[in-house]
This record gives sequence, structure tokens and C-alpha cells, in this order.
Amino acid sequence: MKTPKISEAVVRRLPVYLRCLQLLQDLNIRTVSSYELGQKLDMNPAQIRKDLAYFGEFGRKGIGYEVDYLVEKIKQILKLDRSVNVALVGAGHLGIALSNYNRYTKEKLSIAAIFDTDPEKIGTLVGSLTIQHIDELERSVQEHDIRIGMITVPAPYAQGVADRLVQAGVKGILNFAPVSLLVPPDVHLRSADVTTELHALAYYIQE
Ligand SMILES: NC(=O)c1ccc[n+]([C@@H]2O[C@H](COP(=O)([O-])OP(=O)(O)OC[C@H]3O[C@@H](n4cnc5c(N)ncnc54)[C@H](O)[C@@H]3O)[C@@H](O)[C@H]2O)c1
Repeated sequence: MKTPKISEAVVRRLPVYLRCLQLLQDLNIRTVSSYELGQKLDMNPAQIRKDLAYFGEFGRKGIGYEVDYLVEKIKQILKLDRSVNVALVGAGHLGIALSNYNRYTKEKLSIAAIFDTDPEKIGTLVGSLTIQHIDELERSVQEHDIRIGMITVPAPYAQGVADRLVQAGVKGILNFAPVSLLVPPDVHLRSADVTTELHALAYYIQE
């Protein structure tokens, strides 16, 4: 099935639905209505129905959505029904924590290679992965068909790492370094930053 081009806002909401539905699966809940999903996610049920209707008629009147079916459909839409290999660059405190989390994930999306420049770290194991020198990046991206790069290096090195990931053929980058990066228009860049989130929260909690 060829999926239609969908807005970024919808692409961002689909993983939220997916995670909620997978929690329902864990509880052996077979069907769910848009109203119940809306309650769990603190979202408008009409918005949820609209988002999901965009990809086909998943729900049934009076029954709602079949959880297993919807999980599979959303995975298909997000292209999570096939393997997505991720490279992690920077095997420091944050990089190792993220790699350890990776070992418990049920998804086909997983960290397939880890890189660093520190000679003391290269050759050591993180779970089942051996930390490789950054110079192995290009070869490894080809070998493992890596599509996404995660950057967990200190800020001054992040742009250089992004450039290498792009050069190697990576099409998505998740940047954790506290710096704005430049990438070509065909590369999707997202940033995750606990500090800016805390700064924004600080505004709301003052007396
Ligand atoms: N987004 C967030 O919420 C968040 C939270 C914590 C830390 N951070 C950021 O994540 C980054 C890593 O933090 P940390 O605490 O893990 O640091 P760390 O010093 O423990 O680890 C950084 C690692 O990057 C490696 N490195 C340095 N230059 C490299 C290069 N050019 N190529 C490959 N590897 C290289 C280092 O050898 C080291 O192993 C920093 O930029 C930090 O500011 C972000």
C-alpha cells in the first residue's frame, strides 16, 4: 500500500497512539474506542478519529478499533514493520544509557552500531555491540543499511558528526547535543533536549 503524504503533526501523533495501544495489548485489551483513547491521551477523540481515518477505515461503529489490527496498521504507516537500523555516535554517559535501553525494545527499530573516538572505549562491548572507531562509520552504515543516526557527543563535535552521518547516507538524525545543527533538506533532523524542557517548565512553576 502506498501511504499518502501526511503532515508532520500527524506523524508526531502516530507514535503516541502506538505506544498507548501497545500498553493496551500488554493488558490484553482487544478493542478500544476513540473516546477511550482520547481519555487516556488527554486528546480530543475527534482528532484521533480524523488522524486514523486518513489511512483507511480502521474503526467499527459501536465496537471501536481492534487494538492488534491498529497497532499493525500504525507500524505499517510509520514503516516500523521492517527493520530500521540506527547508529549511535558518542558512547558516553548518555549514549550508553540509550544503548542499554535499546536492548529491551520490542521494535524492529534498534541501534545496530556504536561509534566513539576514545581509544579506551573502542573495542569494548555495550550489550552485544562493539564500540567502533568513528572512521568505521561510512563502511558500517553501508553494511548494516543504517538509516538513522543518534548524536550523543559533546556540542563542539556534533556538527562534524552530523556531516559524517549525512555523507555516509543517513536520512534521519536525532541530536542530543545542545547545539543547532545544519543538514541538507532531504535529511530529517530532530533534537531532544531535557534542559530546554526544564527551562520551559521553570516558567510555569514559579510562585
Ligand atoms: N538532550 C539531552 O537531554 C541531554 C542530556 C544529557 C546530555 N546531553 C548531551 O549529550 C552529549 C553527551 O553527553 P554525555 O554526558 O554522554 O558526555 P560524555 O562525555 O560522557 O560522552 C561523550 C562521548 O562522545 C565521544 N566523542 C567525542 N567526540 C567524538 C566524535 N567526534 N566522534 C565520536 N565520539 C566522540 C567521547 O569520547 C565520549 O565517549 C553532550 O553533548 C551533552 O550535552 C544531552
